[in-house]
Amino acid sequence: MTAPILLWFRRDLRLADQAAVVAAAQSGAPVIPVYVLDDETPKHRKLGAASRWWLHGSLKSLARDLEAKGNRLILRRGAAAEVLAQLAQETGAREIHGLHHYEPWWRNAEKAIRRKGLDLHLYDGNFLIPPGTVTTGAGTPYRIYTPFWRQVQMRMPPAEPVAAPARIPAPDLWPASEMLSDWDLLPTRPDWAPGFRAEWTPGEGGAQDRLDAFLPCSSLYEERRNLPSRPGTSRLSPHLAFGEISPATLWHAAMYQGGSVGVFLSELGWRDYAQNIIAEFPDYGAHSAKPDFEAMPWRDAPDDLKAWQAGMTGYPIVDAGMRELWVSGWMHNRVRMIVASFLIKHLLIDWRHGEQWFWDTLVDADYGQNAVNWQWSAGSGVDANQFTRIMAPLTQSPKFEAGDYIRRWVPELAGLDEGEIHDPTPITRRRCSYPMPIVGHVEGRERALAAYRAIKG
Ligand SMILES: Cc1cc2nc3c(=O)[nH]c(=O)nc-3n(C[C@H](O)[C@H](O)[C@H](O)COP(=O)(O)OP(=O)(O)OC[C@H]3O[C@@H](n4cnc5c(N)ncnc54)[C@H](O)[C@@H]3O)c2cc1C
Repeated sequence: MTAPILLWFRRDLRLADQAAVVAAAQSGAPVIPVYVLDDETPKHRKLGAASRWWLHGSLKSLARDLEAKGNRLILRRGAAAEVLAQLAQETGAREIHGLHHYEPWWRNAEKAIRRKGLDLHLYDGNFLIPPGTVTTGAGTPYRIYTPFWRQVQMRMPPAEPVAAPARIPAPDLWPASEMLSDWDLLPTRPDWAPGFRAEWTPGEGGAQDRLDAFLPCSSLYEERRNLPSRPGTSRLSPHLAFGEISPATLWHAAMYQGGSVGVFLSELGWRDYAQNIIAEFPDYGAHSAKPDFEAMPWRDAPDDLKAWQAGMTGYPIVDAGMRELWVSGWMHNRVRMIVASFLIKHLLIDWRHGEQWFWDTLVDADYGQNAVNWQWSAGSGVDANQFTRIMAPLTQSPKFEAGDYIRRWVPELAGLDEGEIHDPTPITRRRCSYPMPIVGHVEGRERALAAYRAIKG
């Protein structure tokens, strides 16, 4: 009897253009697909609450799709290396197939699996190009996005996406599986997810629908992507974060659609860039890359942090973004940049507090993208961005036509006209029960610049 193969799913929850699925299906051996809910190996980086909500839907969808291929999904909990070794022993499997992932805890898990004598086969496909492939003339990884992207483009297009196999051979005997409903991934008391359900359909089918809806408008992307009041971006980020669609699929679909899709593709490039950074600096989510920043006199200001988290800072654009995040698990990119700058600079609160809040509340929370963008916002990263670049929320808000966005997410201000919506008068604030700014723009800016001067000596 041929020994079965374990097909290990992580954040690559799809059957199409998934090289490990293809390799396992073509091997001629029976395939046992498995997802391990591993809250041990990542330590304090276990999935946040919003990601857990997403994972539930994504696993349900994957299990359905596998059944349609004559197979099923086995669910287990525990440290991935232990669980997979145990499963291999139960089933007689010696090989494990999966996709490459670059978060430091997954690399540790992979080492531990190999140490147990299991034959782990890893394939590319969750990124346009495997991290570490393009390097500077000196052979070191790129730290600046623009030259990185120039080099990546020279190696594009990625290979054509491969369709899901028609059938995935199943074993005669199945190992036991846990029940998804026993994992308590969905919130119950209270159920804070109605806004999530209204906005998202996790799973490979949901990803394809989202792509189909975006493609006809993709040529407007460049013009609209910075306007939070307009539907201008793809909203594919959680699907990409959970690997429900491959970046190569997006690349080819956008190119086939035609029009000016270059800026959209370059945003996908930022995703690859972030993976390159965490592959080189595994601690990027925990430590500022510029060592000076470890001496930054961050404020310990729990009330200000709470006001920021709750969308009660008195800056309508900041509050709209933070409430959009809380209700829907997502926030527009331009607004992410504004709220991050506000936390770090106007409130002088350590960027790691913001990074952790996003980790818990974003449905697209991704270690690399989150850490790289927070360090970019702080000016503490390996890239060229500077701390002294301080975004003025009251200027950004009208500049990017955020009026309707604020009306939607800060309903107490919904009746205000363009003249007031971005910065209501004290009388209007009182009338609308909307708070006064927790810090003045000039005061916050000056305090931030003084702190920066202090670490620069
Ligand atoms: C402080 C901060 C934290 C962030 N944290 C995350 C995170 O945890 N997970 C995450 O997926 N994105 C993160 N981003 C990047 C970006 O905001 C989101 O990827 C984007 O808003 C997703 O919306 P979209 O799918 O409509 O993007 P589109 O504009 O349609 O772009 C297509 C895809 O490109 C990628 N992309 C776009 N912008 C960026 C970027 N700046 N950096 C890296 N990849 C990008 C995403 O995968 C996105 O889905 C963060 C940005 C900031 C400023």
